Amino acid sequence: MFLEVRELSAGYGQGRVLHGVDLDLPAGGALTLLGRNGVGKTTLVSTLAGLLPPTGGRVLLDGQDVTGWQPHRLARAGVALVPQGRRVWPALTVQEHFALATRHGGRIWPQERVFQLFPRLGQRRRHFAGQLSGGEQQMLAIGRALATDPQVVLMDEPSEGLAPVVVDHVADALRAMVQAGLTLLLVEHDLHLALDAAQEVAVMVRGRIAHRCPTAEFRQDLPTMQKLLGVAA
Ligand SMILES: Nc1ncnc2c1ncn2[C@@H]1O[C@H](COP(=O)(O)OP(=O)(O)OP(=O)(O)O)[C@@H](O)[C@H]1O
Repeated sequence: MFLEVRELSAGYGQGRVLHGVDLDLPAGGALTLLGRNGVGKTTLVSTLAGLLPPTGGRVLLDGQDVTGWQPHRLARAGVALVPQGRRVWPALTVQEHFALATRHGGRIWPQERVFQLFPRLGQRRRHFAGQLSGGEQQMLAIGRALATDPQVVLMDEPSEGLAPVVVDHVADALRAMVQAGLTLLLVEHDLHLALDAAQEVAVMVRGRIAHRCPTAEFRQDLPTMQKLLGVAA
């Protein structure tokens, strides 16, 4: 599914955060969105998931104008969000998360296919989400998104707070998702995961896309990386 974002603006109350974002994501493409804290990455992902109404611009999915659609309608159109902080339901079991998510899905990604991707989740299918480790909760958040049979997956900081070995599991899952043909927009601070998972990198500066290039090129271009991200590469 081809995602086109045109001159998108959004914010909170009077405060504008997105100042005309232009972004194309081809069907089956995987792009990582980088940027310093507070530039608007989560705001963009939230707006694309329908959680925040845009104040201007347009969003198109396979050419269809979906600007301002509510989250459930976007979900049915094939857009899934793996939110920052996972946001699983502590009092529901792993299986109950899937039961809810598969009400309108579960054909392409039935529960057992997700458990093949995350065997640990299968072993813990009867556990409450609140009993799971951070890594297991992240797997659940990804699995819950997949269970809706999405075509576009928006992921916000999936490695946040996870041990390196768990981040490796997340990286495996992202590769499997890309191989399965999903269109992926990833917000990620962990540069290793960010550059491993995606073919392309976009850098956001003050609510706009300031730079975009293939991942391999970005790896070679340390001065640009340092300048845009303010990191020691
Ligand atoms: N719910 C909110 N209400 C008001 N302002 C907010 C809200 N969420 C974020 N902001 C502000 O919007 C701006 C962009 O925040 P956003 O979370 O989109 O940035 P980010 O690039 O994702 O940052 P980070 O990398 O720290 O997650 C920041 O100035 C932030 O303080």
